[in-house]
Amino acid sequence: MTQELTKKLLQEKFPTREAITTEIINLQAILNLPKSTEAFMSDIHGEFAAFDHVLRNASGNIKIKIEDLFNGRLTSKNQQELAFLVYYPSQRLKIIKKNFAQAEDLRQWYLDTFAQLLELLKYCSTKYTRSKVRKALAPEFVYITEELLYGDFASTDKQNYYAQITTDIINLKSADQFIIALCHTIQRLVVDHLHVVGDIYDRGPHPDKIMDRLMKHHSVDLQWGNHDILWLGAAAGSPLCVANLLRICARYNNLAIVEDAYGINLRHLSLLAEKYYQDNPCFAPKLNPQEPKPSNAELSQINKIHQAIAIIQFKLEGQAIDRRPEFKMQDRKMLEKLDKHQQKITLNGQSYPIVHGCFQTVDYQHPYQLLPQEQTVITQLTQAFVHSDKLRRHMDFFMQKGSMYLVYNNNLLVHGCVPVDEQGNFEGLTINHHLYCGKELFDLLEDNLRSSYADSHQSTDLATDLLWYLWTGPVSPLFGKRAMTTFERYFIADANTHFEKPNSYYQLRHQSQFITKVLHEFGITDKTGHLINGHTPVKKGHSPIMADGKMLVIDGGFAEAYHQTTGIGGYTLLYNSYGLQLVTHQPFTTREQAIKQLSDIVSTKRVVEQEVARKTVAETDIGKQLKQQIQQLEELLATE
Ligand SMILES: O=P(O)(O)OC[C@H]1O[C@](O)(COP(=O)(O)O)[C@@H](O)[C@@H]1O
Ligand SMILES: [Mn+2]
Repeated sequence: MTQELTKKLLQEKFPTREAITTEIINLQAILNLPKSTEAFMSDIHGEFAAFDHVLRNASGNIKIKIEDLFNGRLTSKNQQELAFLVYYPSQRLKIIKKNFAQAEDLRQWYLDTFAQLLELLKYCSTKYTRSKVRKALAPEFVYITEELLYGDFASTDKQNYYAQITTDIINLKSADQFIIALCHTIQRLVVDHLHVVGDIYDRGPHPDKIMDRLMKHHSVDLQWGNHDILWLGAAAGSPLCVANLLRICARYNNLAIVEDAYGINLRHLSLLAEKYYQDNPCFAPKLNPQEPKPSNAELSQINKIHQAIAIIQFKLEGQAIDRRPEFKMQDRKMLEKLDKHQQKITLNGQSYPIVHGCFQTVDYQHPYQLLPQEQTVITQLTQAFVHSDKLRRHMDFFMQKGSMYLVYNNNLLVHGCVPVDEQGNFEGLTINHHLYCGKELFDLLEDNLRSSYADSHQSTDLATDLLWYLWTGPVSPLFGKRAMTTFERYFIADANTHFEKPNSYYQLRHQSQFITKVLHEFGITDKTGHLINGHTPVKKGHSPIMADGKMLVIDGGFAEAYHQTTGIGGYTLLYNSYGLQLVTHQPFTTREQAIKQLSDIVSTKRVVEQEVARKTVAETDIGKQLKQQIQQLEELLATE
């Protein structure tokens, strides 16, 4: 916007000296408020209930606020009761109300609870302007809540007035509604902004519900994870992404997401699978012990679909690698390494027996050629993904709020890694004779992703192929490993062939000098900067804090299948005016159990960094914008 235009708009908005001065005073006041709380999560992997729980308990922050406020006044059991009322107000109200035989006792409980919730709300809103708090209140209770929140209870007249308001709320049968509204406001104010550092999709059953919930969130940004790319790629018309995501859905017994949530018909794939495949133990789906077990017929159908789509994937991969020599993935053309009888495979000069092969549609002479039926099925499926309205809505949101990386309040957020060689030099991808590495690599990949998404008719152009590269390419910042050994994991028993060599980044990220270099590359020169990654579950006995606290790994550990490796649920991060805090979560069981037994999954909280002085809004990115606005207003005042 030109300076002239900005000035004109400001003049229209603030037509008098008084209006300008008032606005300057307002903005200055905001700059001095404490920095609001950011929360970071990652690797949610379709686990809606656990994710929803962490949102409701604000990464454990609500419990801490209750402790701060009520220690010495409420027992820890009563604090826990109050916390769960705030997390799950409607459900907890149903349970609590059953405890009261006498109407009078329930009335007393309402009065006590109003007082506790209002006190808590007041405590949680001290960081915000009144106008911001107002926006977070339920419209039907704004007036009443403000009266009760900012009222002066000292004088008797006033006390009577407030008593009348609370009595009316109960008598008019609005008490439950009022409590629910207060609880939602508290949930909302405790975390001001949420970052999701990738991998919302795959493995767990309800990524669509997570997206719906995020779309209603008051303030969120997303960094794309490698699994999310498969779904973005599917909506962008990439058959390779479609094949990969369907394979993973079959592997985790999650095809319902595709059929029921996104309305994509799998009948033709199923017919193809029935025609060519038999049950194969290598393709039995991983079952979630908490979900009902599918029937044998269903298991057999999923098993065959799993094989059919895996073979389509391996064929399409061979074609893409031939089409894109610049991806340098020739060694991942697997089907041509099979012997004539498809019983053995030669990798790096060594021969391995094939176990449970299912290559009946693979022609030894032309291994990457799809059968006409396979071609029809994958083309139709890709069209179905492109045309799914619900998927488009979710992916539009992903495009709007998402990015390959984000620089926010001096922190760099990236799902996987910044690819480097062993010496720590940025590694890259050469496209049209230009080597893209470091930040330039991220920008190249994001530009291509956006153009591919905007044109879903193309299925084999460079931009669409780069989407698949992001999933599995040797220098993909979202994947971070040399190769994805999916083929070996299905068909070769020798576990040595399953190893996926991580990028040197994962060694080097323990060194603070290296992290400083990476942060510089992305324009963060302030010493207080951090790099925040998701993607790699933190194994038992390993620390998520590296490089003198500059590097933090916050794999949320939501994925059920990974609990064995981590021993805990995972980590989330909070960044408030006092500094950064890492929150450890225990594995979540079920929503019902949490609500009934008041079982919270937050266990400990480790202070990563403590600010010497409390951080104010002035020191944040928003603060920078506000200072700019103040300067413009001051200039306007000078010309008045
Ligand atoms: O646990 P699964 O389903 O076998 O998946 C293993 C595959 O997932 C990956 O780890 C990628 O997924 P993540 O982003 O969750 O790590 C691949 O590197 C690996 O081949
Ligand atoms: Mn990942």
